Amino acid sequence: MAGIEVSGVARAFGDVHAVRNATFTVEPGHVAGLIGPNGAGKTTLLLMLASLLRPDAGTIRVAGFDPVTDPAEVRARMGWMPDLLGSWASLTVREALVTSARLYGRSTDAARARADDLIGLVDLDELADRPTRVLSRGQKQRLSLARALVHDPEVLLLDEPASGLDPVARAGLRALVRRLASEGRTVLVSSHVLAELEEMADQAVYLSGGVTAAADEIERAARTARDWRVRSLDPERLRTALDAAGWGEVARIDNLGAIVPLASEEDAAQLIAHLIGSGVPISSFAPAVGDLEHVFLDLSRNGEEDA
Ligand SMILES: Nc1ncnc2c1ncn2[C@@H]1O[C@H](COP(=O)(O)OP(=O)(O)OP(=O)(O)O)[C@@H](O)[C@H]1O
Repeated sequence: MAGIEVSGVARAFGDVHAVRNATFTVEPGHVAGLIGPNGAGKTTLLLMLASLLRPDAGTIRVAGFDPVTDPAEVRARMGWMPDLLGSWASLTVREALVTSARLYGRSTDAARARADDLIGLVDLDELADRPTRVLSRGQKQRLSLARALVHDPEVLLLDEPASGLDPVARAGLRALVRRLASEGRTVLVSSHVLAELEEMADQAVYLSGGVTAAADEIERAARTARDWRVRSLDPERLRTALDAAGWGEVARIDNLGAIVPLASEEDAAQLIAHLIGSGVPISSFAPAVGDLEHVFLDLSRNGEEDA
């Protein structure tokens, strides 16, 4: 299998153990979200995958190659979008992309054609002939994504790609990432916006304190009680019905309605049936956080307790 394979990877900076034990795989055609609190080691891990930083221990394969012993093979097959674009400020958007394509060995004509395609793909047509220094943060992000795609890589590493993007550009990014995966590429994308990852990722890699969570930990976290938000046109009646059914003690009432921790979807189904049966006019009933956020919060809570 090509894709991404990481096993027992560690990297320290002096006495800071940024990544201590990372193990996961992402298969071709899949999008994996890389999730973790600030300082968890996400960027350090991505830099090692991108062959820009050497691991102290463990093994990495990107598109089947080892970034330590075969960095050129990895770079030929991997596109890297850093969290901040270091750009050639005086070049125009088009020149920056043509130069990148030339650096990957394309002829001048092929590089120009590729730059044109990418400018259209990331919607920078109107800015194509402006110097990159005038771009806004979100526009720079789009240029950075285009640059990561310049050599048509089979593995994409995206570090916070949505930061600075407006809602329309974010939707465009999600669609583009899904399309790239449907063409058989492997994508690893770090983000703090979990609702967004929810919509584009097939799997999640949780990193905390430099260690990836094991499958059984993730399963356990996914099964713990989660908060559901209940909204009603008649909050008073909602409160009375929750009390009557014995949920009053655990429910948290606020000005939007109530938040009730429920152990399973079955409990959720029972509660909504009860509320409607009691004549409460329910206007919305849904998990308060998405699946990824629920697991992330539970793992973080447990990590803190263990610490
Ligand atoms: N070059 C470096 N020298 C020393 N310490 C570093 C270096 N790079 C990262 N670190 C430390 O390693 C840890 C992990 O940093 P990293 O940037 O990988 O985290 P992150 O998960 O990407 O964080 P964030 O979500 O805030 O971007 C942090 O404690 C950071 O201070």
